[in-house]
Amino acid sequence: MTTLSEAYRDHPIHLHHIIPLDFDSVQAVPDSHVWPQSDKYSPSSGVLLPSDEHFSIPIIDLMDPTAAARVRHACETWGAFQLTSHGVSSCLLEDVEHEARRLFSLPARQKMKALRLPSGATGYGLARISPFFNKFMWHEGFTIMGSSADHARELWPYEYKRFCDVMDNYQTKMKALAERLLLLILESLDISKEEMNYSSLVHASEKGACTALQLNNYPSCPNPNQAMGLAPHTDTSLFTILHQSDTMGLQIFQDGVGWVSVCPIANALVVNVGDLLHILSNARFHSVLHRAVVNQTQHRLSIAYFYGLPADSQVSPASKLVGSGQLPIYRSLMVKEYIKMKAEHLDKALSLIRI
Ligand SMILES: C=C1C[C@]23C[C@H]1CC[C@H]2[C@@]12CCC[C@@](C)(C(=O)O1)[C@H]2[C@@H]3C(=O)O
Ligand SMILES: O=C(O)CCC(=O)C(=O)O
Ligand SMILES: [Fe+2]
Repeated sequence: MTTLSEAYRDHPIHLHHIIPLDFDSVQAVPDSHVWPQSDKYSPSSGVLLPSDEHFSIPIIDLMDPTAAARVRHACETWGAFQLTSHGVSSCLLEDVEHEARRLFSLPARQKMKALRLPSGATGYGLARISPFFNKFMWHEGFTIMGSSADHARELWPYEYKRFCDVMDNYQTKMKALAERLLLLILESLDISKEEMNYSSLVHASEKGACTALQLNNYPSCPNPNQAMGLAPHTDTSLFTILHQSDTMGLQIFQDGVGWVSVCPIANALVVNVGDLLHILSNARFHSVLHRAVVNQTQHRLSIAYFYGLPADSQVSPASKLVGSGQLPIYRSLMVKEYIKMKAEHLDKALSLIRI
């Protein structure tokens, strides 16, 4: 069985695209980190603050009996929503944020001990998408797949346990929430459990869903208009569950509207549709283009849980959604094949598998 780290290991990236800047030591944004101001992707272009509910992603209460219909509407129109009453305790959210903060506040030379290897998938470093952009991001990350013990030991040889326990507990709770959400999402697509010809999907996801946890840190920046926290991208997951600290920064792109900020709501989790769900839903749900911008005074943290399918499983538009006049718009492929296409072509990957 191919693990997620193996699937990523097959696509090495250069070391200079992994090593983050020592953000503590800079007074101004170096040229290597200054993003063009002119194009639509510039950090300051056309951002809408969600002062009006038409310009903010829906808030969905997981206990609401009409949650499935709300999920469908949110995923069709926005590709994202904020989830409340999700049952993950605020203590755990605080703990995971605290541990992430503790990690990123280590001195740069200490963090370098857990640097991701060029052919690796886990550990400290820049975002995987870095090689696709000619400027660097104002960001450092730490990727966990399964146990974080090996890297945590590199960072804290004598007291790595607290970090590992919190990360393990968080991943366990996220997995349970993701499994609930998956059923809700399938229900929202009118697919009953029995009807799933790809019941292999639920089966596979129960046995060996491919998941990853990404801690993101965006240090405060001397000139936030010039810098980019995390460049525009879609996630490769089925969906991603994101906990953001209380600082603004996440923005999602809405056609015809522009970049819309996702305001932090205490204890709510942001759920966004990833590419695999986009394929599975035959593009009824949209994997949402999103990015993170930075802040002059506060540094910002986020913790993303990617919930995907096993690398060796097959993904295709659900048969319930195709037929009767609806043609599949994507071909069927192995998840690891899609990961490879994403690693090589980034945002072009989806169009490459269109029928
Ligand atoms: C399981 C995943 C999902 C990854 C790759 C791998 C581990 C790290 C994830 C991220 C986290 C930061 C944004 C992103 C775009 C990136 O550069 O690395 C994500 C990517 C994806 O969604 O493709
Ligand atoms: O920091 C954020 O709000 C976004 C993080 C993100 O998009 C990711 O980790 O994939
Ligand atoms: Fe993302």
